[in-house]
Amino acid sequence: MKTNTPSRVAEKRSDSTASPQPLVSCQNVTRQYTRGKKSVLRQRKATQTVTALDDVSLAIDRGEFVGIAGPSGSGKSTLLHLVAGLDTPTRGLLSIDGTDVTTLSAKQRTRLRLETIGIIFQHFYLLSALSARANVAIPLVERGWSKRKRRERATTLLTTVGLDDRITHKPSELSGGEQQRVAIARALATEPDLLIADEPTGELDTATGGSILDLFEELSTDHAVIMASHDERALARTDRVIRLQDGKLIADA
Ligand SMILES: Nc1ncnc2c1ncn2[C@@H]1O[C@H](COP(=O)(O)OP(=O)(O)OP(=O)(O)O)[C@@H](O)[C@H]1O
Repeated sequence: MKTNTPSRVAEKRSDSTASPQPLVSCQNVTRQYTRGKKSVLRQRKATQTVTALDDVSLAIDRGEFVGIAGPSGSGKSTLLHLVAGLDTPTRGLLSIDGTDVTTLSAKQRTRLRLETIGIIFQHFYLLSALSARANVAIPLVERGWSKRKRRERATTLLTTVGLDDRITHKPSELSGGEQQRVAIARALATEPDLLIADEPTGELDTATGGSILDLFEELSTDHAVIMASHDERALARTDRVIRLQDGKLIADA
């Protein structure tokens, strides 16, 4: 288990680019979903409200590696979607990098994501027809980078994640751990401050998952890394674990 004394976290925080406000701030955030259900008896639509997140407050700084834990249905993915700017709260305040996300249009949130956030999904979502390098370069197309610059940056990132000898391989020619590394390199392409990972080691064997966690630990020196996981061994590698139950934050330590 990684021993993260408060001083280690403080040391990491002071190493990173100091910011007057936390990178992510949730204040009394609630997210409710409304499900429609046709009532046969009343011949009209009944609705059911699910409170997926209930009055959650937290702050995350650059230089932190934060775990999100909780049983299935406790609200982990809902929280990740909110801090990724993919969704907005029903109530409460949510700011990312000092920007109040609740006031942004969908287009403005997309821009914020492109500039600030890298997302790593459990199932990688790599394009099978493209090489590792071309997959990593995709976010840079949106940025309008030239092909030559995109290739250079993608090559550098693949080298950073230890895949310099797999640059022209297609996803089908890579192991699960290597594909996850390509997904991480792609998430880093736009130099985001915040990396968000949903069950990143769920499908990997212990050794490969461990090397992905090593990489996250290294990246958390100058990024904030938020990782949802069911795996207590993976959570033990983080600086702090936020635990959810029935949408409520029950521990943050
Ligand atoms: N789009 C949606 N519409 C309606 N209800 C939803 C929606 N998304 C999530 N929920 C509900 O909100 C609650 C929290 O779901 P969430 O996916 O955030 O949990 P989770 O902790 O990520 O679960 P898991 O570990 O199984 O992925 C659940 O009761 C779920 O059924």
